[in-house]
Amino acid sequence: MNVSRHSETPASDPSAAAADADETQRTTTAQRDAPRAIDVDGLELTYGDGTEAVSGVEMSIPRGEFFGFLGPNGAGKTTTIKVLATLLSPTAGEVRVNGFDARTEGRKVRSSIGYMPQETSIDPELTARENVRFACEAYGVPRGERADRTDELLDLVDLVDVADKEAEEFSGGMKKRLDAATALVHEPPLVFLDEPTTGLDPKARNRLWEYFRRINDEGTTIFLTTQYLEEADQLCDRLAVILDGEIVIEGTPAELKREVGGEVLDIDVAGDAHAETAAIARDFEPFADATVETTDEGISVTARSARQHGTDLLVALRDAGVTVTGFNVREPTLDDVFLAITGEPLDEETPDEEGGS
Ligand SMILES: Nc1ncnc2c1ncn2[C@@H]1O[C@H](COP(=O)(O)OP(=O)(O)OP(=O)(O)O)[C@@H](O)[C@H]1O
Repeated sequence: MNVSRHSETPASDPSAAAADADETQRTTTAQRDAPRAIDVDGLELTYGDGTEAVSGVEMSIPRGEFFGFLGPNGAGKTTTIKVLATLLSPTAGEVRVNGFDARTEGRKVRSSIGYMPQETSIDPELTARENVRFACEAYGVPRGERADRTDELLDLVDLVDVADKEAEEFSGGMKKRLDAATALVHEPPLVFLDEPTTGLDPKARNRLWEYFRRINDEGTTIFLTTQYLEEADQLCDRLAVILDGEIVIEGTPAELKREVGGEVLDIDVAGDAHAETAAIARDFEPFADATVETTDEGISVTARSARQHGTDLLVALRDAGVTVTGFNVREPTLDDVFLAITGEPLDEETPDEEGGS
């Protein structure tokens, strides 16, 4: 999230305008001189067994941004996060986090970040309150501030009512919220969230979204990995997609969708005519530049002229004896972007937990 100042100075007041220009100049200089939240140059990480998990990642993330890091399983997301959080040492490359060198200033990096790992790090035998208190101690929150900070965080993640229950009784959603609270006890300016909502039901996911949005609005930089493209679309200012250890595309969600080129025509067909329908669409002259995929319901055609020639294709399908049960022309989603880049949809796990408290 980049905050820009908007002047309301009337154009007829030259001294105020000059002062404002000065102010703008100062802001720009300050922004330029302030270290970025994350600066990565040529990052490589090869594991001991020879697996090249990350090979040549470049990244520059300004303070206050809500950044999404996407990619299929095994692409290198967690490895990259672990390097940024100084849990792994890079094989090659420069990594600066909040202005500190991840190789030589690991302690400073760690005290300036929060890290919510994929697997829960809470102690199930402790209560929610004890878990947060323990995190306060671990992160060096001054003793006199711990009680207030714990109450504030439990309130923020909506666990006040169960604060004195042992965490092992919690649902998946409650555990994730407790994890989020423990990662934030020291009010870090930068937070890494590694698939924070995987397996949660939509209600629990929404609660965490609200929370992440709130801390981002208050200035916290967020580095998020997620399997849920809708989540990335809803929350992130900018996204990067990593594939086989390399970033293949980055931009705002809108920029990535524009990269797909055109609109998407979804056609639902009766019976098992999916492959036949796809073949007809591929041979359909106006869609010579189109991408045609089969879907659970029928086919999906991405083309610049999807809207203009969609009905002509429906006529051609009817003439070929295909029964069309539904159709829709829409803007591309991030799922379409993913499909276009990787050739396959991003696997999403089905939510399997009741997450509410
Ligand atoms: N400790 C390890 N030793 C050897 N190889 C590893 C290790 N951890 C991960 N890898 C491998 O490194 C590659 C990148 O893994 P990583 O966990 O970073 O991917 P990811 O994008 O986070 O995937 P996921 O979404 O499944 O967590 C994969 O091929 C993985 O099998």
